Amino acid sequence: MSMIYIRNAAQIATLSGASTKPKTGKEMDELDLIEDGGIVIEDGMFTFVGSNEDAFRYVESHSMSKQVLVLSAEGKTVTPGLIDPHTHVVFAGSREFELNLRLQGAKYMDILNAGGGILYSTERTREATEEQLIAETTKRLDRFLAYGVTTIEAKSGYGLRIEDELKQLRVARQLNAAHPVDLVSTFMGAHAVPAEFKGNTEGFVRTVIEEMIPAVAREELAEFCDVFCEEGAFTVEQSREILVAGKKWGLKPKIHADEIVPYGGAELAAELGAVSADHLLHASEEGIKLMAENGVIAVLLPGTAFFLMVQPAAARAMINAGVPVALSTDRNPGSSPTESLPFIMNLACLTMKMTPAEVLSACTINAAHAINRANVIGSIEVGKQADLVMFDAPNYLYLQYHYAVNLVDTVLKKGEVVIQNGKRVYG
Ligand SMILES: N=CN[C@@H](CCC(=O)O)C(=O)O
Ligand SMILES: [Zn+2]
Repeated sequence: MSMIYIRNAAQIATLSGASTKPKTGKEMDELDLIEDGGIVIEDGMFTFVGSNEDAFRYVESHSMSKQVLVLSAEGKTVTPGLIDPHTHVVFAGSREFELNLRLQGAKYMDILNAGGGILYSTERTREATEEQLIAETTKRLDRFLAYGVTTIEAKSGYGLRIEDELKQLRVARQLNAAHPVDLVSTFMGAHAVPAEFKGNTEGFVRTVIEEMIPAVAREELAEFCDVFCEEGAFTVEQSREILVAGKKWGLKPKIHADEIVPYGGAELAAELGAVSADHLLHASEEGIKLMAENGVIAVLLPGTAFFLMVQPAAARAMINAGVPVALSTDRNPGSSPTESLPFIMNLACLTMKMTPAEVLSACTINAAHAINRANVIGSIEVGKQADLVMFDAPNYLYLQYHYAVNLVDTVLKKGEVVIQNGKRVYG
């Protein structure tokens, strides 16, 4: 039985008090800060969080015969482990050549409709073995962890036929067991219409509903079901049918909504009581209002807008309307090839005018809600799993000020030190 005592943190952003409901409106600006703080961890859980003085006393009276590992957080800011609630991290290959096409004016959907984009990544992923996918994805998870990200959601959607969708999800499950980063899986068979169903989207929708969803659910390979509800991908009606079928099999709905054109995705998310609607660059005012009324979390992806060179989502309007906002990298091979959630946080602040406090709420407790894990992670509170990041920063504001550099000093996952002095110390 060991104990970890984190002493003299310049600032701890605990994000406490929002484990039952995501933060909305002004709550997103409140971090529950502790100056000169101390944290105690026992058996992988937080057992004391407060002033350093009180933490020291707790250690003195509770350590008994336990070994105590003391970590100095002097001059550092401590936050919950960062959470990324929207990734397509399991895939093979890369698409750097698309950048030149896009710089010459090609649009994201034109590349897809010409058989590239998601369909190019599908070919590479179908060709790859589970071992190859594990090797490629492990590198991405290592980078996530180096940036302070301790939990991610991971979607399928580059298989687009049953055996390869299952392959992607099995890889995510294996990595969840093997890597310090936790993965929460989402089935996204309706990511694009594969070449063999070209001109027969309806036929593909039937395959997703009648074959893929039951197979995924029977093997308990996913918790969520997602659909690319977009002009040129799946209509609102098709998306509804798929998500309702997913619900029947116990998969909670998520939606890629209103990314390229206004399409009614936000409204559909509200109608179905989706856990989240993601992207939302072109969400209607009515859609935003309905999301707020139905408690649908907006997962915003400013890195995708940045990389596709378009205007980001209206985060301020959503927060003002009472929609809980979370942020994500959208890690994928085409529209957002980055694992740097801290840089996405910088973009959220600088391009969507979210405050540094709102940004931190969006990448911790609200992100935890977006993957149904807020009872376990997302804040530094007694009884929660000890996932945390120590940043080389005197306060949380500094994270959005010293931008585009990696300020991560130390990362703890389930009470284990996995990054120390910015270097990996696991496996
Ligand atoms: N928009 C749809 N899906 C992904 C991109 C996937 C890809 O381009 O490979 C997204 O969320 O941005
Ligand atoms: Zn996505």
